[in-house]
Amino acid sequence: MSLFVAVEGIDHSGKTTLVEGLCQTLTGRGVAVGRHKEPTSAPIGSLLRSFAVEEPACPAALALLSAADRHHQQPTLRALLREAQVVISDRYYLSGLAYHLADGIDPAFYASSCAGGVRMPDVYLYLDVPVPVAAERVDRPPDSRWETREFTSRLPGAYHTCLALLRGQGADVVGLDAQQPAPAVLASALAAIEDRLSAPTLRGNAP
Ligand SMILES: Nc1ncnc2c1ncn2[C@@H]1O[C@H](COP(=O)(O)OP(=O)(O)O)[C@@H](O)[C@H]1O
Ligand SMILES: Cc1cn([C@H]2C[C@H](O)[C@@H](COP(=O)(O)OP(=O)(O)O)O2)c(=O)[nH]c1=O
Repeated sequence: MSLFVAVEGIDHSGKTTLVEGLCQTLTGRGVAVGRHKEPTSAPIGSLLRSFAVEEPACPAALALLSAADRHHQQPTLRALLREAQVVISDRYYLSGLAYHLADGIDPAFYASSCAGGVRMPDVYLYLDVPVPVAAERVDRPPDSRWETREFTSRLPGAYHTCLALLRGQGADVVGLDAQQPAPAVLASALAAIEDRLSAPTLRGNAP
């Protein structure tokens, strides 16, 4: 069975940089790696992105689009999981829970919209970085409702709540200090993955 890893965190926390580094390093070590990303570039993910730049937005519709994007991609994801030893997703269920909670959506509503067939990660790698530090990493104006100052100020609390929720449900969540230089973040993430790859069993579908 392959290991399904979700890389999660606020915008500009370093997810894409980490996923790239993990894919390159693991591939270089002879591990077959599959890569996934949410929101996807498929039609439902694209609709979600476009709705997020429209005003006024409808939070419930955005949450349901996010869940629908994930449901719709399950066959693709499962094929990746059959082919690869490690599948790494740039954002997944935790980002969905947290972003939509920050948008006023109850996590129980979001969780129920993802119930029934959504493959949950074996491990979440959460990139922990303060909003102002992440914001300083890019030099461009917000390009969606999710990047506005008002919205991002709600994200740390939302992630905190959702991390506690997932941990309470027995999910394997690793917090990484994403204020460290990128190579140090990569080394910590690799160590967490290597640990799980050498563990005797993978859990398959915990939250
Ligand atoms: N650990 C790090 N420390 C400082 N800058 C970083 C770090 N990781 C990534 N960056 C830089 O921050 C910016 C956002 O990184 P990115 O990986 O695109 O974040 P995300 O995918 O979470 O939005 C990029 O310019 C990237 O080079
Ligand atoms: C996974 C997920 C992401 N999002 C949001 C968070 C991000 O601000 C936004 C775009 O994701 P992002 O990872 O920033 O993609 P890109 O770098 O290609 O723009 O999608 C949701 O609203 N719901 C979800 O379920």
